[in-house]
Amino acid sequence: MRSMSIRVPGTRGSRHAFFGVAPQKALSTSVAETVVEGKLEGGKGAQGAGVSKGGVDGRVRSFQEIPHTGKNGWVNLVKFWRQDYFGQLHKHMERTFNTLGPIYREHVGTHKSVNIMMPSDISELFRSEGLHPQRMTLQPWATHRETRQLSKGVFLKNGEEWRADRLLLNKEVMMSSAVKRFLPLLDEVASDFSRMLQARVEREGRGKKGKRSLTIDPSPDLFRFALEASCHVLYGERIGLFSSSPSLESQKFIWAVEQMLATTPPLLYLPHRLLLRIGAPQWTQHATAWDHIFSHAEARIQRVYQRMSSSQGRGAEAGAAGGQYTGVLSQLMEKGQLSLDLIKANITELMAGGVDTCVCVTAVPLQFTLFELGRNPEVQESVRQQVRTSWAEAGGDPQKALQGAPLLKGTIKEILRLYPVGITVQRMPIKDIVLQNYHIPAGTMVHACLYPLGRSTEVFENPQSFQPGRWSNSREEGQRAEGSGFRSLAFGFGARQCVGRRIAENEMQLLIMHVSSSKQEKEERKREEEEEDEEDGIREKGYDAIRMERDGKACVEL
Ligand code: HEM
Repeated sequence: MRSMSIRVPGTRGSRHAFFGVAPQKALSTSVAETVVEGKLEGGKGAQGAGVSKGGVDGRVRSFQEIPHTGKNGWVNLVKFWRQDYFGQLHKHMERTFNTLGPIYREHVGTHKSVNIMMPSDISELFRSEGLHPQRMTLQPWATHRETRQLSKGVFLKNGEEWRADRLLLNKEVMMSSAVKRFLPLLDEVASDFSRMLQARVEREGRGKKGKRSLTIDPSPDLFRFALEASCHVLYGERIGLFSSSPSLESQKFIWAVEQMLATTPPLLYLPHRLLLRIGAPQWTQHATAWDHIFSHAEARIQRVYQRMSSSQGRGAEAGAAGGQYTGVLSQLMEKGQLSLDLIKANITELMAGGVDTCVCVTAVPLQFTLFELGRNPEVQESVRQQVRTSWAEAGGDPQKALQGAPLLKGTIKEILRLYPVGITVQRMPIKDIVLQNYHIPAGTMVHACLYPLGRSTEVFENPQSFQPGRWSNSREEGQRAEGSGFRSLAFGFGARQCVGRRIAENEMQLLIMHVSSSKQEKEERKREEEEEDEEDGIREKGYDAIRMERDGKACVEL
């Protein structure tokens, strides 16, 4: 039996800091100031789960009374850097909640927020988000668009402008009709990836044929998978990242995305407009990376435009040349409801600006999935059994196969509970609300902190354990009925939730499905080949199991 060992990193550096602000170490509790009496509009049910820290005899406490982590934002920022909290933001949030209770205020550099973690508070926050929900703006990105006079996409827009673009994008990437169209493209990439891994073990693995083993760090491969899959759906083109020598253009694009992501966190907390004015290297590197990402999108748009012109010349429909779906970009261009500038802005954001979302966020949860399946062989076996049965019954239809394997969906949900990629989901309520019996004025930036939520014993039974089945059992359903359903928020919520959610979920599920079912696929082939191979004693096998090795590596056996 061959095996491929996969080194899986710890949680450090595995999630991005863009959705959150940093708690800091020197904690202080606030001194009571004004107590706002009486009920506030929208405050119904705000006290929910968790212990109310303030409020006596139904009185609502003032905003100033919310426990906080230090009033001076610049002092906090320095402490933050000194203690290297940027890399462990989720842990610091968890510690701060443990110390200060289920709500606290934070001021770091130029950023102020209120942080919460209980589902009942989160539900109250989302009930007050209004028709045009507003998140924390990633100012360095917005400034890049403004200084280069480029249009913004949905990620950076707000208000009616955001809503108009978003409704059009939903039709192309969120609605089930759209999922049906792009699923075969994702399936093709996932299947190629699985084959590429098998070939690699064959080629580079150690040991006897039929028992090869290979140890690799899967992150670059998973990153390439995520990028290849997203490009295929968005541009309808394969960019060839699985080949042994990816094109220079693709390599430059990957470099630019990495550079843009790496230079974002420091600029978030610093006065980046000042850095821009003085031509500081942090700003120049950030803007240059974005310029490159935009020119990559421009080149793709030109190519799709040429392809469309030539296929229209031949009388074919652009978005579905010869009945075949050719990607989101073609669809948007063909429909012509968005200007070319807006298409470019939105496609660029979907591609790279879907934040460290789009391209690499699916790679990180996939890595953790391999890790958890590796150290939970029983769970792995249940997932595998379900996938195999479903795959066999689906007759090659990937959508049917996914629908028949709810444990696969539960696996991804469970991974994102334990290892959320975005640290927080933020909203600015459009009216005053009451959270944990504190008054929160309209327009306050409130962060729902996903890591402490996912690991809370008040919210999840045995939260440290990996149980994909918890999302389908009746007890969890019962909890939802009681109104505490705001527990799975990795993709955000409501009208402003992640627009790439369907792409990401299906991309991840298909990859795990192909890795798990390749044994079953190959078994069919094996049966045919066995007779021939018997003479040579060669026996082919697919992936057999993902297991943990003694040194903490996840290992895919073939
Ligand atoms: C595991 C994968 C992913 C996770 C966990 C994730 C998470 C998120 C979260 C938490 C938000 C904010 C939602 C809110 O405020 O309610 C978001 C927004 C967004 N994501 Fe994702 N994302 C993922 C994959 C993707 C992919 C693959 C794309 C692009 C194809 C993408 C594009 C975007 C865009 C454009 C927005 C802004 C939407 C808007 O403001 O209307 N994401 N994502």
